[in-house]
Amino acid sequence: MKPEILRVPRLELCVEREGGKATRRVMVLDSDFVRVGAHPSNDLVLSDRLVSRFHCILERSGQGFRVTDVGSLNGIWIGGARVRDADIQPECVIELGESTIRVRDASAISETELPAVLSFGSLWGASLSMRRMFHVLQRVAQASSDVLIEGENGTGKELIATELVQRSNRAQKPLVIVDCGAISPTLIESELFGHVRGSFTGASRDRAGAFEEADGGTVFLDEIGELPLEMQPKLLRALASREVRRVGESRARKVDIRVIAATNRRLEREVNSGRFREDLYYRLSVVTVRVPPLRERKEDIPLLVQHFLGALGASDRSELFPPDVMDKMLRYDWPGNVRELRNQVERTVVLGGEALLEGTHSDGQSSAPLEVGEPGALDAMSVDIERPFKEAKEAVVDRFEREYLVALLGWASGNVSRAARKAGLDRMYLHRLLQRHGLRRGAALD
Ligand SMILES: Nc1ncnc2c1ncn2[C@@H]1O[C@H](COP(=O)(O)OP(=O)(O)OP(=O)(O)O)[C@@H](O)[C@H]1O
Repeated sequence: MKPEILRVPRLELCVEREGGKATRRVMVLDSDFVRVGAHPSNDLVLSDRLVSRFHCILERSGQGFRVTDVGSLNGIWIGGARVRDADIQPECVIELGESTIRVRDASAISETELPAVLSFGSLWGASLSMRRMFHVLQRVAQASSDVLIEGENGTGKELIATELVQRSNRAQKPLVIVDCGAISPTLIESELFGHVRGSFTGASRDRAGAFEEADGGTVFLDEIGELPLEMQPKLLRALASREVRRVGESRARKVDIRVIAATNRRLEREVNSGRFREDLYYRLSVVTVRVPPLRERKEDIPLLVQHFLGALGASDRSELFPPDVMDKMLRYDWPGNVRELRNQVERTVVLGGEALLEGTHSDGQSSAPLEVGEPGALDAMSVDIERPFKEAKEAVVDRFEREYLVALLGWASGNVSRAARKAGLDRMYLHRLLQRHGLRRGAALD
């Protein structure tokens, strides 16, 4: 297919003062993303004792640009006010530590050649940011390097990992998924590296971990930002040496694996706050793919709706999304991202027009999607005294749990972390409950 020439706005970053001294260094913001800080691994390195290792990020956002503080000690300042994140315009002056960056229009526009495609396997997107990402993914897929995927929940990180694997020379080999956020800290080492019999209570037999099971293939470490701090050096060692040691065993075993990690956190922020090791972050972030949230690429919504209708065998039902409904959807912020949109399309196909964004206000600004589950179903609870008290109580609790979980998951658009926060439950416990009720498959729990 013939590539298409796209016009992309560019910014020029001019460092006018660095560590208190006047200077003039110019950098053009041509990529989607520039990391600024004192550490040499940043794209723009500032030699300033008041600038944090990872201080802020400048990124393309929609048609403009945004600056975001990633937990720096001394903050970023624009026009005398401290800002956490701000949309920026040419001639804006950003102060950090004893340094000043002036943002200029780099004769505005550059031309970029992008393949004229709206998908990468089962990932769809028409926005400039997604098409640029597809372009990056093409190249990443061919490489054998480890990859870090960053993006909010529901933006498609797992889908990206799967697509990368399918295009790699490891496609026919195992893909083992580990959800680092769903495994208790005491079990994570054994989950990743395996254990030998008797190495801890409950270890009744030798067991290979994810790295050994994936030998020759790929390990997908989901929610890597949740990995306990004490486990991080062990993972770093395994990544560097491509060797693992089962818990309770001193022998090292060679493994041939590619690691794809994903996180919904800004890992720079986690490093600044001491929750994530700097050395592991460098090791993982050599190749980083960032997936923008849906609210920053709303032009993808009509295409995604069409795609999900097609996937549901309802391509001819686009009348369910007339212009006024689509307009509402374009104004809504989609906190659950593409997953929430897919669920919304599914509900609409099943329930018809009345399912549409009932949770949104007329201005479309809401994060409360449609309630799921029949309200009041438990109100009509009948007491069966023919059954022993214990058994009858268990039956009621069981029914209550199931209805609660279905409604909760619906509210959170299937996002377990969000659901756990809402319900005030431990995420691991929620995973177990969901498994018990058959509401979630395959969580990596021991
Ligand atoms: N660009 C896209 N095109 C088509 N479907 C998508 C896209 N992005 C996400 N989806 C769909 O949205 C759902 C959520 O995607 P996925 O599980 O990959 O997200 P995630 O970022 O890994 O979420 P989490 O962080 O909560 O695990 C999936 O059903 C996936 O198919």
